[in-house]
Amino acid sequence: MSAPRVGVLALQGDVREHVEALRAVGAEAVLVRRASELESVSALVIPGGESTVMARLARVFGLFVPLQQRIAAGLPVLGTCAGMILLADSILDPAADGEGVPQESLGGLDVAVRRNAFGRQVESFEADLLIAEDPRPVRAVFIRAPRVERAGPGVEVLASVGEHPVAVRQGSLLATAFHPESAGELRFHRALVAQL
Ligand SMILES: NC(=O)CC[C@H](N)C(=O)O
Repeated sequence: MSAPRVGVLALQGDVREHVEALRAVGAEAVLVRRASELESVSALVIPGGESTVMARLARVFGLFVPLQQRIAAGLPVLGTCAGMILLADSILDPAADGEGVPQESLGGLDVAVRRNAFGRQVESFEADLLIAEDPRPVRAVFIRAPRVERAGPGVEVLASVGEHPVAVRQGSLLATAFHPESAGELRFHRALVAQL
């Protein structure tokens, strides 16, 4: 059997680390910058970076609507950090609260996430988290990370920091507020590819 083709949305962010993680779990990694590339993959990683920039570039590259359509049609997707924000149906942004236009997301995941949720003092930190049913903790690297503030009934919480979910799954969508790829953590990529 040939290796599954898994895309990495390559508009901005930590694309290379995800390409390496996908190769390490036996997938063929494909950079996705245009709709034809998106069509050629059977799963997708949306990396960490800056969600506002990624959303804007997705519009510029004609990818925004095709991404929404494939996600709605059941494409398996792993979103990390900014990728989690882009998958969320609703985005709460401390900078934009009470004013302005809400930030646009692709949606698909029935959660509300707050951007940059861990405050200024601890913009970046690492933590060992237990993931549902797995005795080995995950080394989680949080970089100006979001967290889930509301999760719908169909959302399975895989890990939390305090009361706040930071890794979730709903159907074919997996999302982490942290960066598994920068700690050499491969379980999420493996879980993505296992769906194929
Ligand atoms: N490491 C990250 O992906 C940070 C996410 C970023 N703070 C955003 O809002 O998009």
